[in-house]
Amino acid sequence: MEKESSPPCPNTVAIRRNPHRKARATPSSACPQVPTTSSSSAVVSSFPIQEILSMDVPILDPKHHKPKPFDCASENLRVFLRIRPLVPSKFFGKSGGFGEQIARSRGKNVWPQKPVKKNSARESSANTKRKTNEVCISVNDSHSVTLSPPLLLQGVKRIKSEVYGGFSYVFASDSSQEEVYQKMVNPLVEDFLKGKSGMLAAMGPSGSGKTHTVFGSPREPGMLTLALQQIFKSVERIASDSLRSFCISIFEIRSESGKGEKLYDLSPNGAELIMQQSTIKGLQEVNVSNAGQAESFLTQAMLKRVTATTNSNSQSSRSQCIINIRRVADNAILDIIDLAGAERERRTGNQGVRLLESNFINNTSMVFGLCLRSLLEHQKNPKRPLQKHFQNSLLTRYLRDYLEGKKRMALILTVKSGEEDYFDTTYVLRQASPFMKIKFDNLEEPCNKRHSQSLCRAEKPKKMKFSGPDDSAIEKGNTTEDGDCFSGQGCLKALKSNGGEQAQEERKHQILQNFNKALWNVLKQHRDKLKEAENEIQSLRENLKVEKARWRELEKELGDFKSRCTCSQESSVEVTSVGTDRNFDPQDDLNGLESSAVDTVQSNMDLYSSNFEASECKCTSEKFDSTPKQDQKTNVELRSSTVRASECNNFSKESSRQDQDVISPSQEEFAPIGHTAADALDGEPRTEKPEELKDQTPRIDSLPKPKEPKRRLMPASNALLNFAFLDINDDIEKPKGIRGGKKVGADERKRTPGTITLLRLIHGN
Ligand SMILES: Nc1ncnc2c1ncn2[C@@H]1O[C@H](COP(=O)(O)OP(=O)(O)OP(=O)(O)O)[C@@H](O)[C@H]1O
Repeated sequence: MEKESSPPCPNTVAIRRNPHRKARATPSSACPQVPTTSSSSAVVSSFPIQEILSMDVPILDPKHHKPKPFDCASENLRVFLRIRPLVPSKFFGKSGGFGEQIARSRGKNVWPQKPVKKNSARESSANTKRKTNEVCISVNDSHSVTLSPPLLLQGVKRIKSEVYGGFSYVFASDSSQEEVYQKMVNPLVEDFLKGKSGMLAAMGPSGSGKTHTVFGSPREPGMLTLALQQIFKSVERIASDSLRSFCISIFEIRSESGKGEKLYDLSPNGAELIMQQSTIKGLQEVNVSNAGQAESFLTQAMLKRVTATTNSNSQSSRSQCIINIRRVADNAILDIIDLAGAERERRTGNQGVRLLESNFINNTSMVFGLCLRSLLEHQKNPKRPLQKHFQNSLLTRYLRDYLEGKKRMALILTVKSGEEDYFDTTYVLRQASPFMKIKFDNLEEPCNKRHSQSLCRAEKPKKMKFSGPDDSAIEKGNTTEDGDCFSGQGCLKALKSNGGEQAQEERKHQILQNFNKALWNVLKQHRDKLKEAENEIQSLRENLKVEKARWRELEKELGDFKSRCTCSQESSVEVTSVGTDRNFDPQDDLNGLESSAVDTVQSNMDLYSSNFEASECKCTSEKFDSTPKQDQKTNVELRSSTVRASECNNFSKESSRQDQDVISPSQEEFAPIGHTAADALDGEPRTEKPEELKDQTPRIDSLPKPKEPKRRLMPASNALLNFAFLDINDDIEKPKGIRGGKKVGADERKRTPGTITLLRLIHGN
């Protein structure tokens, strides 16, 4: 039986003490999970505000709400890894050695057609510092590598080997440029020729082979050369001139002496550029119609690029270099970027200006990484806003569309394999390997020929980067060779209309998002108010309970009070409780305290007549031990206190005043009413008063004399609380206003001729 009832156990249980952030369940944006309560489903609970507020609001994405124009699947960011060959020191300095061949064949600042002399001495000395030929990275398969720390670190710091996988492809140190091109750049170029924009960025530590990969050498042409060759080869057979027409531009972002970033056009006549938002102003494009023209232009441009010698690289790039190839017909763009390599100060030994450059380079790399990380986190959890890190550097501002996942890009990580490069390599792999989970939605762009006429649409923002937000601002002078770049007037018109639609869509999307946010905030505010109100209700309920308990106590006390207070035949003292008469309910009091206060005052004041027959008035010896002060709600009505008039002759005005003070409801301490009244009549305390009462009863002569009795119209609440218990009526002296229209019975008038009222006592006249 037990086996049947127990839940099935999984074979293995993985327990993570500190679950990784990734381990958190991704909130479902489709349908929020409302906890099901099977047992309590019959009970109708209160409005489920908590559940509603804990729901995930799906962020409206216009892409998902408008009909998909193209049947495009989103693709992941492709991250490639290339390992630079470990050049043994013995080859350096030797004629014909491999390292020397590379050094001689490639000049950093020069397009491969014009190699420059290498500072082989420096390179040689730098590389001869290598003590071992051990490598820190080994290729497991075409998608993963193992990074092993140097033996020294393994022993001392107990650092273990790590496996990094998931790369689109891993290029081993012996891989050729052609191989890299075919696997990595060829798909991008093919897409570009179909009208899709794309970007390839090379990133990695200084000296790891980024520039070599992008620009290559005459013997080993890089990705850019190979791409241009493929592009022009593929359009050779196309008859249309516009389809064979491409524009190229090249610029760099650098920081001179660490004084902020600057943009420079590297084209022969280029100058400093300005960036407004994500748009570069004044960049010159060169219209090229064959690969030769393009290479010639780029060779000249590379001569202008800034390089310097560092410990890591004899010809280290000190700037971010961006090459932009644009197809005139459809405005598709292919960006190829050679980033400056991240540098560790200890490794490069940079000082002064070089160090400031290092800071700029590292900062740009960091911002670039932050943008991609933010994009990744945003894609994982759409509730997280996409941080605007791109604003922090010119490079990322320019690449905004890519870094926000709107256009596809590929990354090639270049690493060095020497054991002394372990930390640099680890840093790059740790930083960049998560980026391969980034997705790009290609919905902005056409995916097949059927929609090739709409190619311009996605390129509007990119085009603006060169020519400003307004198409009318396109300067023909920006095209150096001829005006063919912008000869497609129909294309421009299409751009305008399509761009307008896109802008409208984006605006709608923004409005909806803002509306969602506002609605959400309002709901939250309501929830808070609801909570406050609930708390208030709770406290009121508690108060009510307390009041009820108190009321019962007081009722009980009143009962005691009644039972102990008796009068002789002549003097009858009726003690009633107003609360008892009207069946006092604290709940009612809470509800209608104000209105009942007025009624009570009136009724009490109507009963405020007392007839004293002094001769026959005899108070019992029972003491009044109740403390009126304790009960502000107990209104004691002395309906008829008859005192014989003959025995009241000596009742002077003065004593009345004193008595008023004694029995005044405003007094803090109250003497027993009947007792005090009798004392007042006699002028001194009665002998039959019990002993214990003597101490408690305030003596008239000991009380402070009132300076001048004041007539005050007391607030209704005070009257309710304080006067009500003195319900001794006086037909003669009762003020009209206080009587409130309540008639005193004729028989009562008869029984109380010539009475002295307590009202007179109280008011002193
Ligand atoms: N795959 C490779 N095969 C042969 N030589 C290479 C390879 N990668 C790089 N090198 C050589 O290594 C040296 C440094 O390469 P490169 O200048 O491309 O590094 P980098 O990453 O651009 O450095 P920096 O960021 O400092 O500019 C160069 O002499 C280059 O020829």
